[in-house]
Amino acid sequence: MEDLFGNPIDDKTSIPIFADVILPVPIPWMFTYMVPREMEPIIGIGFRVIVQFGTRKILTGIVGKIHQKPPKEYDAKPLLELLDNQPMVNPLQIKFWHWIADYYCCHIGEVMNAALPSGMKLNSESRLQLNPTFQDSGSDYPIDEREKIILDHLETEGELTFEACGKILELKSAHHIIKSLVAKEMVLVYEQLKEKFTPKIENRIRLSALFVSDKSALEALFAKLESKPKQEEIILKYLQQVPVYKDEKINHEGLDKKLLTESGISVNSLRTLIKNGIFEEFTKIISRFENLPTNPDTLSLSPVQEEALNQIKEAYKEKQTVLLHGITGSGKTSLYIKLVQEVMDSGSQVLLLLPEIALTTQMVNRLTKVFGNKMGVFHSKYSDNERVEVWQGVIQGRFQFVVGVRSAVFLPFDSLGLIIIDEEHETSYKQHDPAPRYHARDTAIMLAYLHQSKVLLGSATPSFESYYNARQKKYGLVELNLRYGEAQLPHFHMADILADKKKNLLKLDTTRLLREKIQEALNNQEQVLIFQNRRGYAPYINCEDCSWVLECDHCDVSLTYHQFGEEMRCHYCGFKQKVPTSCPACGSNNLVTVGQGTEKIEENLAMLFPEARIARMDLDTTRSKYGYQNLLENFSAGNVDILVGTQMITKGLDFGNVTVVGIVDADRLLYFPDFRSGERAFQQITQVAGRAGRRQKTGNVIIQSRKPDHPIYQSILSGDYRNFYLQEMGERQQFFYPPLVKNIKITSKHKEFKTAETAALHLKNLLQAIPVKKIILGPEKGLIGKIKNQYIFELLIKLDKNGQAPPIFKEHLKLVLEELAAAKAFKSVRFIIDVDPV
Ligand SMILES: Nc1ncnc2c1ncn2[C@@H]1O[C@H](COP(=O)(O)OP(=O)(O)OP(=O)(O)O)[C@@H](O)[C@H]1O
Ligand SMILES: [Zn+2]
Repeated sequence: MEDLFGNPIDDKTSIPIFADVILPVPIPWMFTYMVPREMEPIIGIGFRVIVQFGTRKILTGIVGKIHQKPPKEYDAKPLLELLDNQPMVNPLQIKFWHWIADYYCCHIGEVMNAALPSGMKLNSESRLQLNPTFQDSGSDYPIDEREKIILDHLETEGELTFEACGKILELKSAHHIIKSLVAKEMVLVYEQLKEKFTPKIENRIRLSALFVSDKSALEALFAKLESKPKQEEIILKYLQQVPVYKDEKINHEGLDKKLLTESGISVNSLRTLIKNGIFEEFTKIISRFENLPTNPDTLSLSPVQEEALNQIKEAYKEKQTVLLHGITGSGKTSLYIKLVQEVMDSGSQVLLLLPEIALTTQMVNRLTKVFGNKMGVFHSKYSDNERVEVWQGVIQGRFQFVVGVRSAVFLPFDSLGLIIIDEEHETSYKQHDPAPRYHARDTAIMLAYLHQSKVLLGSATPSFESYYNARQKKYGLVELNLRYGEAQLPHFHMADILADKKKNLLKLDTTRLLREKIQEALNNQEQVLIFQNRRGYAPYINCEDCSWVLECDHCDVSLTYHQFGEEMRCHYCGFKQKVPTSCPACGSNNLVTVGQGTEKIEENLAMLFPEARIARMDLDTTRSKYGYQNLLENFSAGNVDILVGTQMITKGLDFGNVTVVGIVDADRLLYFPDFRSGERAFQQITQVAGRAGRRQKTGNVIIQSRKPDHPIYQSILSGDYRNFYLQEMGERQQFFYPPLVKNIKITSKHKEFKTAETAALHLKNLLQAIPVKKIILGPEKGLIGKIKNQYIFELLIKLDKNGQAPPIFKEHLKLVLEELAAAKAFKSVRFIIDVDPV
């Protein structure tokens, strides 16, 4: 080891360096390791390292801090290996992780787990395989002794775990050898549980070098092939696509073999050409993301949109965050596009968050047309490989703009200029399980603060949290109250279910008004959306004689009847069983289905409108990777007249031909026992209604209800969000609900009813002693008292959101939980902390 001037350093006198490493273990702190001398010049925050944890475990972690303080309680072990030549995570991200762990009361290792795509969290269970291209065509790189041993083993065994590699070579960790093999493109690494890495491979062909460098050779070839017109044709086709006589270099890339075989040439002749060495075949790994040309946008804003855009920019002079409250169909996306373009032109990065389901098709297509391959897409239905590719694309600067779901907040941005959160009211932005139980909107605002960047929240029905902040002048507020172009907001109609029933006008649970409007649309070749927030056929089956209801064996809920597959299913734990033919309680055969899910509605509509083409969109019909996309494309192409669906059909869809929206059972949305049920009902009904009449023709929305006079319907019909907000806030003020207070929910779970309850009670007592002003409600049995055989009790803590109460409370909460974890009686109880539950 030498110093800057080439003088030898005396190892004994120089000060050792330590690294605090974030590890994927449920322990709330980082672990200190000694940095070996040879790593000192390279290592820094955000590097991935391999360490020994305990006596046997080898883990991958991320360096969170570098310092010179040796740990007091233990001797620091040395880091085993450094995995990368550059940091995978930047210091801002580490800060961000710490903030999330503190705010949401979880461990930093849990945040890391959520943040990193699993392909980056190598562990001793990670595996490697031979790279197919290496297997085919070898490599020019030299191979050393130990690498050869691993390659030989892979040849015979197909795959090896990292641990096995270490054993074969008699090393504690073989990561550096694996790393070298990966760099030489000889092996591929993947996670055991995930799919094997299957690079997208294209078979290509090119002319043998001889015919490219020597024109006379090509001429001679044509002469020779005169009697073989099919082979001649293939060469001509090739030259048409790859004119090598103009530029020799292009031959190297060759041509996708598929393009030739699909153009009707003789496959046999091609095979002969390859066999005779005239063409050569080779493979190429191609990116999973298509290379789309950037189409410089010609989008021009309407005068009102232009005005709103200016107001947003004006507000940014003072505020970090602006709420764009723009009605459905007002063209919020157009504003986003303009802003994204401006920020990208200034050289900064942009993140656009979308709720899970809205991401797949329409929005991405629209944005792709504008931003082409500068835009990365980060989706949870993507494979891990694709996610790693986006991660690296952000580090390398390939993606300056990313559109993604919740977890995209964890991407390695280093200079964000703007974060847009579309449909910011969506509850799917909140992660429920596992920890960190974070809200993507709120964490994104923190992330923006760390980058000193701007935030735009967009919604037609803002969350009360955001609207409150806007009214408090914490955020800027910009309104867009006109639909784009000639489009008008739809007409609303209440359809009284009970009145129709009395007059015998109700057919298959469908009111006369809804039937008439659907028929009208069908006659005009227009499309219809029917909304019911319940999948399956019927929520439960019931014995008419003794009123027995079939419940889940493991949860406190009734089993839903699914006609498809003829089974009863639990929507909480996935439990399934056959449909009983008689009542197990009284033996009667009078079993009936009660209520209606999307399956049944689809069936009813098929009977009412036999000529219509009907499709259904819910969790059951969209499980595959492209299920949702395919359904929407079908609908968009006009192959479906009526689309029945759950809240999936409400999110941001923009179909010009939809003129009728029906809400089958609106009351269901109102009577959910939660203080937010009013807010949610307003949001859901307004959103789904907003899918109607988005072009020239004005749409109709039919709301079926047993209580059409309920005041909330009046608010929705009038479209007066502000007035509705003020009314509801009156109640929230009176009963101390968010956004006026901060909520923390703590759940205790245990397989014994009594233990779960006692643990919650005990916890409550300990929490009462925390010296901040608070209200603690409960313990109360969960809304569903048992899930997956675990009994559930809940405590709700309300804190003054201003001032120091929340951080002090959380600080004490940590200690209290540590104390409880040590108590024998509650050892096996799980406590789940949910900050800002939604
Ligand atoms: N400036 C514009 N030029 C051309 N078309 C526009 C423009 N603004 C909006 N549109 C069109 O108007 C329709 C509605 O716009 P958009 O989908 O962005 O509305 P939105 O505000 O996101 O509505 P929602 O909240 O219902 O999702 C789209 O078809 C869009 O292409
Ligand atoms: Zn269950």
